[in-house]
Amino acid sequence: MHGPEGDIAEATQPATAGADPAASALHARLTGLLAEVSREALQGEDLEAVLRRIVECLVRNLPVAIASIILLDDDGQHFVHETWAGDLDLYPAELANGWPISVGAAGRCARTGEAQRITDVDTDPDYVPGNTRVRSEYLVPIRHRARLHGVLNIESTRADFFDQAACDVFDAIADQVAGAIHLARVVAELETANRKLQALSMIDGLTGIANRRCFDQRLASDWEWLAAESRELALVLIDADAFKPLNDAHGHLYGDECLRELARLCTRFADGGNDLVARFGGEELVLLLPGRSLEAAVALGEALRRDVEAAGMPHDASTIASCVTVSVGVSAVTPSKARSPERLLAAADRALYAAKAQGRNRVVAALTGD
Ligand SMILES: Nc1nc2c(ncn2[C@@H]2O[C@H](COP(=O)(O)OP(=O)(O)OP(=O)(O)O)[C@@H](O)[C@H]2O)c(=O)[nH]1
Repeated sequence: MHGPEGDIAEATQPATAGADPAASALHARLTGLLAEVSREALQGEDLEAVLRRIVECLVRNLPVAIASIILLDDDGQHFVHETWAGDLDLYPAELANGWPISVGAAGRCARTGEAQRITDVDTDPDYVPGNTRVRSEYLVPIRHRARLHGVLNIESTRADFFDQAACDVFDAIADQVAGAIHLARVVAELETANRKLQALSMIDGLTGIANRRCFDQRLASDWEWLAAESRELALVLIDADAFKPLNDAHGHLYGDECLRELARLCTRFADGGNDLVARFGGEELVLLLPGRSLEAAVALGEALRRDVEAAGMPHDASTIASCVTVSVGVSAVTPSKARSPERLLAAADRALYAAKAQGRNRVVAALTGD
């Protein structure tokens, strides 16, 4: 069944007079194995793949019928994951979905936090058979600092396999596995934190919509995408009217509240996964509308302008209306690699300037060819 059991004597040459050659060969093999496991543990790649290679390595190189690494949940009360190699011909069904540490010799190892050397599995009250030929078992806690990650389980067909030297090596292997698990968890936590930071770095703190950095990135990527497909990209620039007088008359906090409401109203016009609403800066918001024509974007801008007026946010200091209003500049272009997206922005900005100049609370489209 396990080649190495037969190989050991064969691979052995009497190294030193008086030494047991089989034992020397086995210990040399254990030392080599530890080096191999250490290398694996430092890979820092996919944890499951690393654990699998470690247990396979144990079964391949030693008189071991079953080797497994059993991981605990965060509370340390249930085994929730097992990576194993070898001949498991009596796989107990109830172990398939995890089991509590009150069960089995592995559970005893986790409960006590102590290594368990079982020299005769037939007499151990907690042993759960996985292979009828197994005679002895060694279980080691996998611990990194104070945290118990799980148990390293090794089952041998030889009753005398787990001598002190072998156990010392398995203890060291469990330490390596603990390091590998810790490394993988730190990497996973860092990746999650990075993803969160990345998402946060794209959001405007006041309004909760995308910020300017996010808008700039999307404008560049949408530009490339639509240039390749020869489709239009429209941009709607929205600027609150008389916002300085609003702040002066009602206070900055009220101004903030109005900006949040404006952002919420704009968000209702962003359709599907491709449109983007962003805070362009100060009291200016922007809608980026891939695939939309100038006419469609102007209609959207007009509907938005009306909605802002209908929201009736009081503005006592406005000369335009008794409520908050917006001026809107709209542009659209079919991107090309030869042109820069700045052109689209500049056109919308000029249109917005015209809307302000014409009396505010209105939508102006950029001139064709602008
Ligand atoms: N409350 C608040 N005000 C802001 C924020 N960002 C920019 N502002 C204010 O928005 C005002 C913009 O003023 P201006 O650029 O003079 O424009 P305006 O008064 O809106 O006049 P027009 O745009 O010409 O109609 C400034 O007073 C800024 O302080 C913000 O996050 N919160």
